[in-house]
Amino acid sequence: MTQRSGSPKRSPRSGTHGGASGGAAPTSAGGGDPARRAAYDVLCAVLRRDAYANLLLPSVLRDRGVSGRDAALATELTYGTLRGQGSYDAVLDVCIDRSLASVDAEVVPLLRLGAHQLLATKIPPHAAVSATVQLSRTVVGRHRSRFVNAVLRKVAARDLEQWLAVVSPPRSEDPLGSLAVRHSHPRWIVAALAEALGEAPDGELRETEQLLTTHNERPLVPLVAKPGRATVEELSHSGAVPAAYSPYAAYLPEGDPAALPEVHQRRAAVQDEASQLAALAVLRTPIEGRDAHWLDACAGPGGKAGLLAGIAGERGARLLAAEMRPARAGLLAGAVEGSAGEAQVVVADSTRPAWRNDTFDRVLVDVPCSGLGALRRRPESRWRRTEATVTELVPLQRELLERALDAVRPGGVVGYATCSPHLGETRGVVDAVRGERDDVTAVRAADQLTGVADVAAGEYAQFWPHRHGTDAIFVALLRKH
Ligand SMILES: C[S@@+](CC[C@H](N)C(=O)[O-])C[C@H]1O[C@@H](n2cnc3c(N)ncnc32)[C@H](O)[C@@H]1O
Repeated sequence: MTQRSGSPKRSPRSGTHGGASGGAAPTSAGGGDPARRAAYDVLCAVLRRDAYANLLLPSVLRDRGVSGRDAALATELTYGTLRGQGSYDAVLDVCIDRSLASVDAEVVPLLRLGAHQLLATKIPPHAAVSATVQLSRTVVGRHRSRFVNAVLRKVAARDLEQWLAVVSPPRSEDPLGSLAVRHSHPRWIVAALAEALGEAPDGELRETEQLLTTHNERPLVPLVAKPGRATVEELSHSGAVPAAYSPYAAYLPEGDPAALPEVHQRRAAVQDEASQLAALAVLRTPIEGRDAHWLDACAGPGGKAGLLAGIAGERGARLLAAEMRPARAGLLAGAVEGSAGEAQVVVADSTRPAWRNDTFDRVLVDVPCSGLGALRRRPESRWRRTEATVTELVPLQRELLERALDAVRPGGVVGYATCSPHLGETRGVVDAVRGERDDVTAVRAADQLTGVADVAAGEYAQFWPHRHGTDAIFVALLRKH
């Protein structure tokens, strides 16, 4: 529903824009400014259709033939605006005479896009305002572009630090609230991350702040060289830098990973290094006796299954990769295709397994989770998740771990993994399941991750972006007896 845009508040005080110095000048109006137009269209789709920026933006750029500097600017504006949204919204709320929530859904992305350029880029303020207003004329009409102009002029009156001093609560009074506004995260996520890091919510929250800062930085692209099909050495000849922890990982400092021949030929893929290590930890855990039947119980879209299937070839094992959603099972089939080992893909519900109990020597159960561990790479996801996202998933996570423990043979190992550090879906799930069974002991996960500093979370392992440069992946290793 379209609503009136409202009018801007009077500027609290005028000042200079400290963040602006040089940088790209805009081209012309919306149609002649492909970078801002692409960013705007993607931001609208994220807001109104729950689109994923990292999937939509590349296709928008490709379809419109946007490349080079324009593509780089569109990417920076899209991701930067989504990452900074919490801080920008707090500023915009002060600059409008009513709440930002009541402003038209077509206009809000323009205000955020303008605020991002003004507060966090080197684009000169006059250029940021005029280019955004020109775009506004094209996409929402002259009348509403005047509103955008007036609000952005208010925003331009201060730089980001000055604004944050106005709109964030004092750190001494409300540490969580202050970090939430300053680092643009929902408060409940800041609280959950602090808890997982073991920091008191009313304390200094130094490490939590480091983590939040990392979430707002552009991550390097992590690659996996699929075992038996590509090597890290090959990837490094293509410009990637070998990773510190996973023998299969390398980081691409810049450029499009799809342009690498190894990725194009599907001998390598984009995969987080800690995701690789979660799968490797399951394979490194010593077991006695047979080591031939492996199960990946939640395998789609196949990142970890691709790695497991490759190593299965080297170790003479067979992988069964199960995924409930047919479309994701299709991606999974593509991920294991051509791997050195024998891998079978099944569309199956792993809470009602089609396999007998006590069957597998190793089981990985990489459960559906809130994804709070991948906030760097999915800039909009922090605004989509709620605390209910976490609590609603817990029964399924417990059920999947229970059935994985049933599926493994006595003496075998189960690896429980999440792409989330939230205690409710990590330690909470594993401890609860262990509390109900007398046939399980934990294997110290950090011992299977030698060389990775500060990864132990008691008997379990927790990777962190600010410590390891990876996603915040959690791993627990459980042996059945
Ligand atoms: C975190 S993702 C797994 C990611 C995957 N291991 C990888 O590395 O690419 C969880 C997957 O579990 C699937 N899933 C959810 N419930 C399931 C169930 N009951 N049985 C099997 N798969 C399920 C989801 O569709 C999703 O693809």
